[in-house]
Amino acid sequence: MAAARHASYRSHDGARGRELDLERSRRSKEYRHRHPSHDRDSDHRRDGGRSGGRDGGHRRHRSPYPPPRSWPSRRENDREPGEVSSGSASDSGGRPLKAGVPREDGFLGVCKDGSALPLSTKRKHSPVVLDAHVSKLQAIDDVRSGGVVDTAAVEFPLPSPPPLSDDSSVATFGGCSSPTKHLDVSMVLHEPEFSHEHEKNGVMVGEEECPTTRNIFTSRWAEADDEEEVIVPKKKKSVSPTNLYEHRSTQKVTIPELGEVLRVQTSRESSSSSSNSMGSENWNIKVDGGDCMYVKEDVIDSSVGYSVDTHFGSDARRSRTPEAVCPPRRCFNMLQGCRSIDEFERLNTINEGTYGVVFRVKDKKTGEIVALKKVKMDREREGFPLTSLREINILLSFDHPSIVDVKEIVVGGHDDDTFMVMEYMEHDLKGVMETMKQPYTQSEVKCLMLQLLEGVKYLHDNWVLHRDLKTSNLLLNNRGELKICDFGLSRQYGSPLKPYTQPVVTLWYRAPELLLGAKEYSTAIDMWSLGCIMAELLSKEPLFAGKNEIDQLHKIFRILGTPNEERWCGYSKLPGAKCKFVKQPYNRLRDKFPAVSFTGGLTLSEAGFDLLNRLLTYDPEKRISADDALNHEWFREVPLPKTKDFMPTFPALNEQDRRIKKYMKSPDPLVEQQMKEQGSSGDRGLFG
Ligand SMILES: Nc1ncnc2c1ncn2[C@@H]1O[C@H](COP(=O)(O)OP(=O)(O)OP(=O)(O)O)[C@@H](O)[C@H]1O
Repeated sequence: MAAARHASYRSHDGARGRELDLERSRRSKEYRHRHPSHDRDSDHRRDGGRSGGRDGGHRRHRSPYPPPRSWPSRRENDREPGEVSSGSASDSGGRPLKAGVPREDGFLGVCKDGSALPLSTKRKHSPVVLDAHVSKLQAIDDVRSGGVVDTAAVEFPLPSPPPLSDDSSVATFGGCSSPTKHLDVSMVLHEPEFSHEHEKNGVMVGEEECPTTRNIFTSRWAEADDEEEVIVPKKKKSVSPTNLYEHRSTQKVTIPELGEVLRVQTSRESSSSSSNSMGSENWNIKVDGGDCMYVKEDVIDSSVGYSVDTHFGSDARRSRTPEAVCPPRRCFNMLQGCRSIDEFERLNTINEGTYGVVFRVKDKKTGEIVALKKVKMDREREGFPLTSLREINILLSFDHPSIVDVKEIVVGGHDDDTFMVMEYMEHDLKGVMETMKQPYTQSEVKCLMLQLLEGVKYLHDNWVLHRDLKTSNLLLNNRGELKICDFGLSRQYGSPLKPYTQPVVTLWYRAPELLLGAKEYSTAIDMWSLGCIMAELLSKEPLFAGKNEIDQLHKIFRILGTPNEERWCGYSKLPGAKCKFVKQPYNRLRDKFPAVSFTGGLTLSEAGFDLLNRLLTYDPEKRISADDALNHEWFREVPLPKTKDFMPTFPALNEQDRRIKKYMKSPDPLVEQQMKEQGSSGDRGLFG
């Protein structure tokens, strides 16, 4: 029975897996054909480095297109009893190393306007919304100002190769007979220390002169100096074959950092600003906090058609770059699709997070129940919050069963707010675990972990770090499906990340390298969070529930032991390592998750414990990757992962106002009263 269920689980996911595998193998073949040397590298990785080579040890190389999932034999365990895993020598799908910028051009998979794109056009992450008349921001602006709504499609293109010549900016909008304008985006990035900014011609500039205006594809991250900041700098640069063309072109794309604000100067504004150095045809988007993006319009001929092959995918360009892989682009008919909030009926407030309130609503037209997340605007600052823009951008371009689907953006409400329309999920994992009497069984945990790992692998394969994985950001429905949400802190990581200045990742799920002040970090921070989540799923209790950063470290060290240079290469160089921590024995995780229990309590098999240990490995370089975790033996041993259909169901938590429920439980009657007021009469308007 269990085997049958497992088979069913596999087959349930099989179609999706086969689809991805097909796509990978197609790309891989294309790439191998062009890059036989890479092929040799891949072979080397596949054989676990047995054929020699200096990376046969613990360091991993990322294979941009990992081989289809197989169930490898268990790796050699050369650890002392209970010792944290050193990772795999044969990791074929290790994390990206010092990475080139992940970029592809072309469309992102699925057309939201309903038109299906070929399989091969499945998504990649797009950095910024670019087109002028087809801009989402313009769309929002148009709707707000009651302006005319065009029917042009808005696309969320992948970062793409630069124009080869001036005329290569000619794009094709199938079906559009009138010329349209195309935005070229330039980006000027200020260093964070330029704190005393002043506004000049609508653009924020630092005390020092603005660096040379660069095309967005040649941002400062393309500079050699900045390459030093690339995460995991010791490793060989790894470039996805689909990004190879862009990589060669050295043009890079970034999404501005957390907390930065985009200010969009519309063409209306800019035309009245004669002093604008870029002329009246330009928009500029100011990125507060140091970064400026200039969005420049170039007139393009769009006489060829509508929607599909716009922008970077012009025939002209492609004909001159035959070797470039034509990556997918997901397109949206945003201007047509940017509806008003009035088209939805509010059912209840689901929850309020740091960055926005989430409502359960009904689409009046279709009757569909969806979730609306209101984008929290910082009224103190001008412009559209970058965190929200990044979240919208990433979610709109992503298409994966383990990632919550954002259907469209709508506007309206009390303050002309912006909302993300998402598929509605009945619960989040945190809420579910609070109501459960018993923790999930091992087979249920496996089912959830597999889905979670698939989602995280998808993010990492597409060069995105989530940076805030926790149980409240994992949505569940009553079909046993798990989906990752809340991409407010996520960002691309192929480009070097700015040094870590502000806390990312909620404390309890934050990796030790972040707690100890590491300036460079990578996908491993998400994997640590996954370790904490796995432990929490098994025990129904957060593993490390620290009160502050120091307490968090103490709690980690108490269970995993105090790290040292031997276990964590580079530990002593971390700023936080200078603190004298009490020496704790190494490691007591097994006490929490014993192999046998005589009292009927929680148990975890050897393989399960091995995976947990590998996720909670101190050294980020040795921490297991999502790809390898998916192939871990634990998922193959009995009890096999439960099929989604057999997962337990719960009354829909999100049909209640979770805020009120939470506050009702508050031990402080004053807080309780305040919260109740906010929860009912405190709301301004229907979606206030
Ligand atoms: N699509 C959805 N369907 C149902 N509920 C959702 C959905 N998206 C979010 N929620 C609920 O709203 C809560 C807050 O959402 P989200 O995490 O996206 O907001 P946030 O403001 O970014 O929160 P945080 O404080 O965690 O940063 C989630 O924990 C979940 O309970």
